[in-house]
Amino acid sequence: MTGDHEPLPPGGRELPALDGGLPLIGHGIPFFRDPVGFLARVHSSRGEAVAFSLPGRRMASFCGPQANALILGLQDDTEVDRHLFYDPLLAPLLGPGVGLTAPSELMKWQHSLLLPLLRRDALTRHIPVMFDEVERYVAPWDGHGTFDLLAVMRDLSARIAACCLIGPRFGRTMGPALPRLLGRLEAALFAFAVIGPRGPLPHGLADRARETLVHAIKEIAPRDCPEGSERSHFEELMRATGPGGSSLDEDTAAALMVNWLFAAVPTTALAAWTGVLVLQHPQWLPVLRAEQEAAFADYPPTTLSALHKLERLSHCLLEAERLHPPIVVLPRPAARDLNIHGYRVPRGYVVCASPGLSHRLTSVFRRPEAFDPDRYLPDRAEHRTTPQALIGFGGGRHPCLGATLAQQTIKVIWSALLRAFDFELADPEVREARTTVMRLPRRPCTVRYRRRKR
Ligand code: HEM
Repeated sequence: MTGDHEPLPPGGRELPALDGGLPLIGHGIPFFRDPVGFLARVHSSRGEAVAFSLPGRRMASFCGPQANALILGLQDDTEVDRHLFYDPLLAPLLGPGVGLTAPSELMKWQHSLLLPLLRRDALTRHIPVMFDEVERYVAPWDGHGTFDLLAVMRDLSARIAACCLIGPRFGRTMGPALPRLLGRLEAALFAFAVIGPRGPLPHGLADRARETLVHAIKEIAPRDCPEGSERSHFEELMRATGPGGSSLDEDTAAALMVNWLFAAVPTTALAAWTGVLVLQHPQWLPVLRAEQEAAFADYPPTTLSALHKLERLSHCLLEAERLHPPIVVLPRPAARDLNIHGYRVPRGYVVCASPGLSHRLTSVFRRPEAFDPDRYLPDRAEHRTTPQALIGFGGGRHPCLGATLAQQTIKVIWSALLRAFDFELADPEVREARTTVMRLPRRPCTVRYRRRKR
C-alpha cells in the first residue's frame, strides 16, 4: 500500500497490553534476548495486536500482511513522527540532521543524492568493482584452510559498499579499519537501544568511530574518482543544491556518506545467512554452480542481465531474507492517536511491523520453518500471494533504497566464492547472535574451504 489513503479515524478497540514488565525496562530483557521469539510468543497468546514496553518507549506490535500494509503505508509527519524514535538512537550515533534524523524535506533531498549510485547504469559500473574486491580479498588464501564466515562477510560487504558508495581508493585505503569502525557504531546502537542514549561509554564509542570515518572521508573522498568518471562522489555531493538553494558543507557531506555506509551494514548479515543456509543444504551447491556456468559466458560477467540469470541464487537469497531478516522491527511512532487495523494506538506509541514474525506465518508461507527456495518459483510464488508478505527490505512508503545494491553485492560475493572454492560448515548448527541489533549468525561460524581445480 504505497498510495495516499484517507487519514485513519481515531477510535477502535483498546490494544491488549502485555503484563509482567519490569519498572523502567519493561519487557526489554526478553525482547532484546530474542526479539522474534518474544514477538511470536506474545502474538500467539494475545493475538494480532499487542502493546508492551521497552526502555523509554511503549510499543504497539502488529502481525500479518494486512496490518503490515497499513503500518508501512502510514504518512510521514501527520501520522508518523519518526523523530520520536530515531533521534535519541541515531543522532548520537551518526550525527544530528542527516538521514532519518533530518526534517522530512531535507531527508528526501539527502536520499535523492544517493539515488545516482543505485541506478541501473551505476549498478552496471559496480559489477567489475565488486568482483575485483572479492578476487583481491581471497587471492592470498592458501589451497585449503578455515575462516570465520561472519568476519569475511563483514570485510567483503564493507569494502564493496565503500568502493561503490564513496570510491575505490577509500575502500582500499581503509581496509580492515572500515568494518571495525562500522562494528563499533553497531555496538553503540545496540547499547543505545537497550539502555537508552545516556551511558557515556556508548557515546564515546560512537563519537570516536564516527569522527574517524568523517575525517577519513574528508581526506580521501574528494579526489576519489570512480573509473570513467570526472568527478568523485564527494564532489558531486558538494555541488548539489538542496531545499531553498542550500548546499552541504564538507562535514555534512562526509556525515551523509557515513550514514550510507551504516545503512549498508545489514548486507553483512544477509550475505552470511545466505552462505549458512546454502552450506547447511549442500544439495544446492551443484544447482548454483550449474546455473552460474550457464549464466556467465565470460567470467567475471560485466552485465546486469548475466547476474539476473542467477535465479536459483536469488531464491536462496530470498530465503535468507525470509528466515533471517537483519532488521527485526520496522518502527513507526504515532504522531497522533491512530486507528490501526481496528485498534486505537495512542500518540507516542511506536507502532511496529515485524519482518521476522511475518515471514513465518503459515497463512502465507507453506512450511515456513523450512529452507525451501522453490517457494519462489513462478508456479508457487508464495511471496506474491499477498502484498507486504516479504518485508526484509521494508516496503510501503519507505522501502530500502539500497535493496538492489545489497542483493547484487551478495550475488557477486557468493558467485565468486562458489566458483573458486568448495566449502563446508565446521558445525552445521548455526544459531543467531543475541547481542546485536541485527540478526547475525553467532560466532564462531567456522567454514572449511578448499580451492577448486579449474
Ligand atoms: C541486506 C541489506 C539491507 C537490508 C536488509 C536493508 C533493510 C532496510 C529496511 C528494512 C529499511 C526500511 C526501514 C523502515 O521501514 O523502518 C531500509 C531503509 C533504507 N535503506 Fe536499507 N537495507 C539494506 C541495505 C542497504 C544499502 C546497501 C543501502 C545503501 C546505502 C541502504 C539504504 C537505505 C536507506 C537510505 C533507507 C531509508 C529509506 C527511507 O527512509 O525512505 N540499505 N533498509
